[in-house]
Amino acid sequence: MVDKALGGAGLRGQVAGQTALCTVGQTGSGLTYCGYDISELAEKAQFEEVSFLLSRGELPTASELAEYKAKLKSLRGLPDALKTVLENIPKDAHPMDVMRTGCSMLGNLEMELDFSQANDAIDRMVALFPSIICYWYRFTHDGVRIETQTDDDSVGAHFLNLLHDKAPSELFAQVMNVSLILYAEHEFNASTFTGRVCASTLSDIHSCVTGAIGTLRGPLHGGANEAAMDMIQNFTSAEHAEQEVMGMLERKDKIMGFGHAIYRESDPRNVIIKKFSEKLAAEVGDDVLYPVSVRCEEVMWREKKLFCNADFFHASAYHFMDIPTKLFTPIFVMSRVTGWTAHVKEQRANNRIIRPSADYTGPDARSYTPIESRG
Ligand SMILES: CC(=O)SCCNC(=O)CCNC(=O)[C@H](O)C(C)(C)COP(=O)(O)OP(=O)(O)OC[C@H]1O[C@@H](n2cnc3c(N)ncnc32)[C@H](O)[C@@H]1OP(=O)(O)O
Ligand SMILES: O=C([O-])CC(=O)C(=O)O
Repeated sequence: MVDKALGGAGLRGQVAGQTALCTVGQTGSGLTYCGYDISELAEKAQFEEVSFLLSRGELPTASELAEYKAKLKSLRGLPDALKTVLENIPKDAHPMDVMRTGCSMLGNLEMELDFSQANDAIDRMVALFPSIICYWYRFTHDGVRIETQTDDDSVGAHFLNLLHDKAPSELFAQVMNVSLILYAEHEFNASTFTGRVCASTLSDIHSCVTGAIGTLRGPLHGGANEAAMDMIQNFTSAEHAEQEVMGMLERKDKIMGFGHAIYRESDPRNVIIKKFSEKLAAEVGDDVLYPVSVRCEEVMWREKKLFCNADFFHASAYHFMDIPTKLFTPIFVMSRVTGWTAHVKEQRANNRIIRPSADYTGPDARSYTPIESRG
């Protein structure tokens, strides 16, 4: 018999290893990276400082940051063989599949030959992921081969510049920076755990990240920002949103962008991205999507005590910055690659192959029936 407490419990509450990278849902505000509170990082830091912190263990000094950012800038160019692969992925492919293929192809072209090269491979992925997705998107949608080796100051500005073919406004660059910080790391979430399992076999770092991208793609995880957008764009007013959400709850539908496996009362990232969604709504003159989103939040809390997770207000925020919905989850990849790879290094540093056991629920032992005797 299937035991729901085992098969249906998703390993919830079980400690599956140790990490010095992140706390989720513990005391204080609920989310810290290497001891730093997420709200302080989002308010004061550049994403590149956070990326450096995760890969090197400490925040950079001013000169280390300058050197690190210069290195990232120098790594934005795509190898020709990767361009060819991207040009051959169809326009209607899902951008998360493009990211997965792009990462895997990079592993073929620039193999991590030994683990001492991990930081070089990580820096290359952080620098190149915006180039990968934007090169494919602009080639297949606009028919242009863009130059990805640009001089933008940050990963976020680089992405928006490649996508829109113009430097972003100060507010858009700031929102991208905050968004990348919020998504960077989250302990043993499903995609990170995938990466750690892969790392525990002593596989290469591109395989770990490729697997993690595939795991992040699902709508119960990173894909929820796209799924939330697909939902809210159908609502024409706050009242309409309330009516529809009530109907969905009655039908026991999942409302994407709500709930969390670990947090019980709120996701500390939500209040931060929500504030920027409101700011962006004012900037672009929106009077539908933001009120619709707020009403969804109110109804979900009133009816189910379910709160917005990091993904929900990211949907409207990205939409206000004119980012196509299908590119929402790839932005998550551009950020989370920093957390994934930090976990890969941590796993390698104290490794034992991850191999839990299963409780067998199949038939009792039986003897083999020759094929001609099977009815
Ligand atoms: C960055 C991220 O990955 S954040 C997560 C992004 N994912 C989403 O937004 C998808 C929607 N949310 C969900 O599916 C879930 O809340 C998850 C996957 C995030 C967490 O799943 P779980 O840990 O199983 O949730 P939890 O145990 O808190 O669920 C409690 C109850 O609330 C329900 N519930 C949880 N989230 C939702 C939701 N978004 N909509 C409707 N009902 C929900 C569950 O179905 C469950 O009901 P049940 O007891 O009748 O089965
Ligand atoms: O921790 C989780 O399960 C999901 C999540 O919020 C994340 O990965 O950012």
